Amino acid sequence: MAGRFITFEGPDGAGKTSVLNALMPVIQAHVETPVKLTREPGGAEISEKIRTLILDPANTAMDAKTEALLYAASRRQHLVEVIRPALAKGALVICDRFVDSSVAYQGGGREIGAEAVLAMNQFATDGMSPELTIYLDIPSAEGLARIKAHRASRQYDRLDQEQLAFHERVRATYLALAQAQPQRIKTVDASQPLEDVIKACEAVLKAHLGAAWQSCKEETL
Ligand SMILES: Nc1ncnc2c1ncn2[C@@H]1O[C@H](COP(=O)(O)OP(=O)(O)OP(=O)(O)O)[C@@H](O)[C@H]1O
Ligand SMILES: Cc1cn([C@H]2C[C@H](O)[C@@H](COP(=O)(O)O)O2)c(=O)[nH]c1=O
Repeated sequence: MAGRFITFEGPDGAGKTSVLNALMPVIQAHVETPVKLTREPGGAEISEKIRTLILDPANTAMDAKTEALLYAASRRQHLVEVIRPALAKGALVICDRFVDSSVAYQGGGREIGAEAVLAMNQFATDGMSPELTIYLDIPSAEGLARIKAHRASRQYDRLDQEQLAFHERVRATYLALAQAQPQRIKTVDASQPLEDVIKACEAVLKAHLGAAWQSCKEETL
């Protein structure tokens, strides 16, 4: 039985983690199949080790292409160890970031170029692409301000610490991707209050999953 693969994307501080934490029980209540929530970089033991290496603020000497290759390597291991086996069992796999992040951050932010980053990731993923991507859009300065406001309770990593111009290139690349692939990438305004962002994401999921999004038991009573 083939599973389904959906990703969430967005600039730093857009609220992906908050939205996914709130949405998971809702999704689980509406779909019959198992739901696997995972993330990138990370999601598997080796991939999490690569994550630590990439995001370590001490690694200021890391070359842009080295960084892109490490994200792709982390992704490959995650795909083979976690995503594909879950899909083979028929699960709905929801991943916090995937190839679009590399295109936006390394292709756009680091200015390596979308094509080169895509080619590298075609190799890493055997061309795998999500059927739906929910892109949480937020102006870069707003996302960064959220992160800075909660700096004490979360890791302020090497990518977070990049200049505003870097984050603006990341957002511009995301917006270009969303414009180029409107069938796959659905944009949600993430500068709204969190409850509204959660509701908007739920509506996108419901519309996309169609018959696979069933009424909750309570609603059918
Ligand atoms: N809609 C919102 N309005 C106000 N604050 C929010 C909203 N969504 C999230 N936040 C806050 O912004 C901060 C970043 O949110 P969160 O960690 O969920 O974002 P993220 O997209 O996962 O970020 P990153 O990708 O950088 O890890 C958190 O402190 C969270 O409480
Ligand atoms: C997958 C991926 C991620 N990044 C960046 C985006 C964030 O700044 C960090 C960590 O992600 P988190 O969601 O904040 O935990 O890594 C990237 O540059 N390229 C990628 O492929």
